[in-house]
Amino acid sequence: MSGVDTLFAPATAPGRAAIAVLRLSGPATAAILAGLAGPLPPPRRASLRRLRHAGAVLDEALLLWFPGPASYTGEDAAELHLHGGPAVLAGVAEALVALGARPAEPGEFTRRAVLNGRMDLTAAEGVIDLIEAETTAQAQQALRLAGGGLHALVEGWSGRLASLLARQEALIEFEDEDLPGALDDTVAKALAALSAEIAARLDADAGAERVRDGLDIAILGAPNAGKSSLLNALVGREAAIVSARAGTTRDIVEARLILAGLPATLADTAGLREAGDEIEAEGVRRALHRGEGADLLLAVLPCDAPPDAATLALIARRPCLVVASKADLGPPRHPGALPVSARTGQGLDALRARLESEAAALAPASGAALLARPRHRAALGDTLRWLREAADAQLPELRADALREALRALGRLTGQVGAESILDRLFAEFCIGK
Ligand SMILES: Nc1nc2c(c(=O)[nH]1)N(C=O)[C@@H](CNc1ccc(C(=O)N[C@@H](CCC(=O)O)C(=O)O)cc1)CN2
Ligand SMILES: Nc1nc2c(ncn2[C@@H]2O[C@H](COP(=O)(O)OP(=O)(O)OP(=O)(O)O)[C@@H](O)[C@H]2O)c(=O)[nH]1
Ligand SMILES: [Mg+2]
Repeated sequence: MSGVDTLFAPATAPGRAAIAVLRLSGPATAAILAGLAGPLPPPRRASLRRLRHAGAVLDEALLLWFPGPASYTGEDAAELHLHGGPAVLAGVAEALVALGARPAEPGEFTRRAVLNGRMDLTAAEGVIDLIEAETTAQAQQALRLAGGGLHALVEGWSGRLASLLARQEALIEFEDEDLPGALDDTVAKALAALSAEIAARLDADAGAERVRDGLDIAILGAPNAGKSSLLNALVGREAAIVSARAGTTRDIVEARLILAGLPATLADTAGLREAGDEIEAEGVRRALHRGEGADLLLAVLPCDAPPDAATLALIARRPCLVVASKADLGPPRHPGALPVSARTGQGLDALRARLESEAAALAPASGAALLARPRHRAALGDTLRWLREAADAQLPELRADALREALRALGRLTGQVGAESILDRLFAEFCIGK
């Protein structure tokens, strides 16, 4: 026995479906397949087999056999393409347990792929992002990660850093007696070039986290300004309650929409004013807090009333897209405000177009962005700090130490350093069967 379990899990979503795919991976895969379906089919070819266990026929299914290491996990693996009924799946699962396999934990197939060197940590992150992707822009970015784009980039930097370190170590051996500790010219130039490249990448990929997480847009303004009506008009359904009474909305009401290929959450909030009661005061507090964290603010000033102090203060404090609501009742009362009427639909298309262009500006579709997670940016930030430390170091030994730390920071990014704890956190996000 190798001590490694053989795992199985459905790879398709539960429920009624034409087929259900069940995946198996681990050292006992071949023996289990033989027990269930007879002699192994040729590798990576779909073969129709009758699956039997304990004298019963479980299903007539397509079988795929992926001998390791040329499989997704790097281990012997297989897929059973079953008829998609829960009873069929349950029967086969029971047989697999009897034959020595166990159900997989969420993400466990991909974890094995990482541990077997089939993909690095950033590619595994790409796989989960791909499963979660709701828009094309998200899927494209995830696919770049899953395909090893970030891994390749970081490997390139690590290679250059490793040869710099080797040179620095050689310099320590053959130190110039007259210039002890002086920064070697070649090392200095290479350090500067590497730092500049990493910094430029951080800059270029500034929108990548927004692509992954989506945009947060908050609608703020006085009570009765028409905020909830605006939300409903933008998403095309009655997501929030609208009434002529000021102070209708208290809790935050969220609705989703897609802007320039990015998923966005639009948050309708309580009207800003000196609240009449405790509940409304909490609503106003939540509104302001949501506004603080938002990527984009829609400040609503109605055309049938003078601009209120709270909304004007907000506009003065940070950039807002100012909407002149209820434009059917008169001209805008604030310079530059976009006239919109939720009642007649006037200005809605213009507002949507503005939202699209703001979204595109917040998360530029570079077509090459890779730094999709805070973890990625943090590791590169650490790398840059150690590179600066290396450039500033007065002693050659300290310079070599700083270069080693920079290498470790890059290693953390791809999972070569400290992968286990990051894997635990990452795979907690996975669904079963991935
Ligand atoms: N049916 C099915 N569809 C699927 C997957 C799967 O596991 N099963 N995938 C799972 O995520 C994705 C495809 N990813 C995969 C990546 C590598 C290998 C694999 O077996 N690679 C071997 C052999 C390649 C070959 O056939 O030439 C290798 O790279 O050595 C399979 C799927 C999406 N579609
Ligand atoms: N004429 C006109 N009335 C509007 C328009 N939009 C909203 N209203 C009316 O204005 C009133 C307030 O609308 P809401 O959307 O509930 O306003 P709100 O800003 O969400 O108000 P609170 O939740 O109380 O902060 C309702 O009676 C709406 O019918 C508009 O474009 N034109
Ligand atoms: Mg409201």
